[in-house]
Amino acid sequence: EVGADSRNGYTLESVREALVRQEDTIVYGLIERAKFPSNSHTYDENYAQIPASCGSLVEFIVKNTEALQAEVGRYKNPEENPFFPENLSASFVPSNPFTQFLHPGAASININKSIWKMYLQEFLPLLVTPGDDGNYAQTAASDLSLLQAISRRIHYGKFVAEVKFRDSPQDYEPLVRAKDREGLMKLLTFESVEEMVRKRVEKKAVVFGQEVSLNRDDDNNTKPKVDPSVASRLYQKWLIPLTKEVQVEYLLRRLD
Ligand SMILES: C=C(O[C@@H]1C=C(C(=O)O)C=C[C@H]1O)C(=O)O
Repeated sequence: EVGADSRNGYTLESVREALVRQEDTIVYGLIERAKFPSNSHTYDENYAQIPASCGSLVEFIVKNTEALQAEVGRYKNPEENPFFPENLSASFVPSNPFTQFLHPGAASININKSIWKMYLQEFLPLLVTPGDDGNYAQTAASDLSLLQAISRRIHYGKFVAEVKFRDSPQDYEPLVRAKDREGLMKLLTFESVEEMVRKRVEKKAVVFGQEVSLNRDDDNNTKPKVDPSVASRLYQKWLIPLTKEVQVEYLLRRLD
């Protein structure tokens, strides 16, 4: 697994490093989606006339890609959570023995339904410019990879919570037993880390989103490929709070 430390399994340091690396994937995903205009037909249930299916093009692409990837074992990895779990068949690939690091209660946490809604209804309008270039399949494909990256980041809270719990069970256990959500939220929050994350993501959007040219004078004069403030807003408003929400949900199940 990405966040696994070779000797000790996961550590707070290794899970934080994994989250930093996932920022790259997310920022590139933003750039790829922002390449296309809104292309609203992609999301319109009445536009796509898919045989034997009702739903939008993006739903069709995500459902079917997940079904295909499930067959080759994507969801054997506890870091991955499907958007349409109802829809999946078993993997026919021999499975890689992933270390059982999480408490079994982790499997019951999947907040992709709210991630889906947030992404389509609230976030996309901030990211893309209105318009239609007819590339609906490409648009849906870029939504799929960005959604998967966002979902992985948010559900990584399970791993963060487990390392935090193991590092100080004496602090977490009483709050878990008391089902004290607020207390847990306070204990697992590190404001300074969150601020660093937001600033770094903004900087990554600036750096990854600039035009690279061999003529030095041309650099930095072009429009960024993604608005850096949209990238940091995504983290501030949704990714960080939802990662923490997953951490609380996980901890509440930790002693079951
Ligand atoms: C992920 C962590 O837990 C919390 C959530 C953070 C995030 O989502 O980026 C950052 C700091 C913490 O408040 C962490 O401690 O690294």
